[in-house]
Amino acid sequence: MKIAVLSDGAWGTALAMNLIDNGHEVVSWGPFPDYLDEMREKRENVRFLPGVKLPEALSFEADIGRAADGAGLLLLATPTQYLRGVLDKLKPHFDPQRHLLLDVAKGIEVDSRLLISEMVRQVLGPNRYAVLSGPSHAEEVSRRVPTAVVAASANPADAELVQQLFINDNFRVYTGSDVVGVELGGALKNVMAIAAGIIDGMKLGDNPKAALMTRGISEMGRLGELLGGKAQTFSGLSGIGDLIVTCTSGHSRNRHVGEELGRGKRLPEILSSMGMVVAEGVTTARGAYTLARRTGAETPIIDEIHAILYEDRNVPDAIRNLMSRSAKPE
Ligand SMILES: NC(=O)c1ccc[n+]([C@@H]2O[C@H](COP(=O)([O-])OP(=O)(O)OC[C@H]3O[C@@H](n4cnc5c(N)ncnc54)[C@H](O)[C@@H]3O)[C@@H](O)[C@H]2O)c1
Ligand SMILES: O=P(O)(O)OC[C@H](O)CO
Repeated sequence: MKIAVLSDGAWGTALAMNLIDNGHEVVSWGPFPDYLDEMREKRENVRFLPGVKLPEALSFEADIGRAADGAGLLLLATPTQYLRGVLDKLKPHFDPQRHLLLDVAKGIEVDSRLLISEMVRQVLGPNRYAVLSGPSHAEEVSRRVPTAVVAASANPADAELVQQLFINDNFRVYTGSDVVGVELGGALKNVMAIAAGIIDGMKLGDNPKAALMTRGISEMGRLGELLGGKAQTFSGLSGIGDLIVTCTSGHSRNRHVGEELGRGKRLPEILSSMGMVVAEGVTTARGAYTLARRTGAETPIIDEIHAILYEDRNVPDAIRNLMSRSAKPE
């Protein structure tokens, strides 16, 4: 099958490599034509996935219409806050019968507070849609490290199609139907990873990290259920699985942001040192905070991370707030 990867970031590139391993024809589109030329010449994604040799079979296309033409699958791998702009460009070329959309980004759109499936429906209208998510750092997938993820779609045949396109001995794909639960697991764990990074940056120890992850998944499930996800999904790869990897991995950009905050750096300084590399949890914290208020969900960790990022709350005060909440049953 021809597959168009709509992003030139780390994750789109790693998934493109996996699809090429499986014998598919893959074209990579990105928003900066000069950077596509650089990748074509160097056979390396120097800015987002350095040190990984790109397969000769991976082609690059600066025109989104030509990239989508003849493709059966459109991989949405653009960071959430830029995705609407990419969907607007795609719209004139989008064929709802022919194109299956596969979201692999993890976030909540800040301005609209929409999940990615909701944003896609708003821009492109009725469509075939699936989401692929789980504990999967691009640095490891591109090096063919054994990885397991879930592909969820409201249409079981589309979830199975995604499974068949991606699955191989290094990349195990389960199917599911809870699109909202899978999307929320991937988005909310990034906020928890910022909290985990803060604990690491402050060298607080192992107890608080375990407590954070355990109470974090409980909070994610509580909010997720109120937003229409299934509780069980949060015990799976896209929930607890992704929470574990993002809260513990040296590759995580979200955990890195937290670590720098825990060391006392300011958010603008941290983000500018990351260049164009995206930590979705920073913006998702805003979306999640509003959605929690709308649903009435109790989300103490999200609230404190939101306050640290956007209300100038200092970190020791945030920890004190969490530890001095009223006593309650687990
Ligand atoms: N990196 C991973 O290991 C990984 C794994 C799973 C999911 N994800 C998710 O995939 C999504 C993409 O992350 P990534 O790691 O590939 O990104 P990245 O940080 O590697 O790259 C940033 C991307 O943003 C794009 N960009 C910058 N400005 C833009 C603009 N104005 N318009 C459109 N695009 C613009 C860049 O071209 C680049 O593709 C995120 O939602 C992330 O959470 C990442
Ligand atoms: O590097 P992060 O923090 O964006 O996390 C990447 C993936 O979502 C891990 O599954």
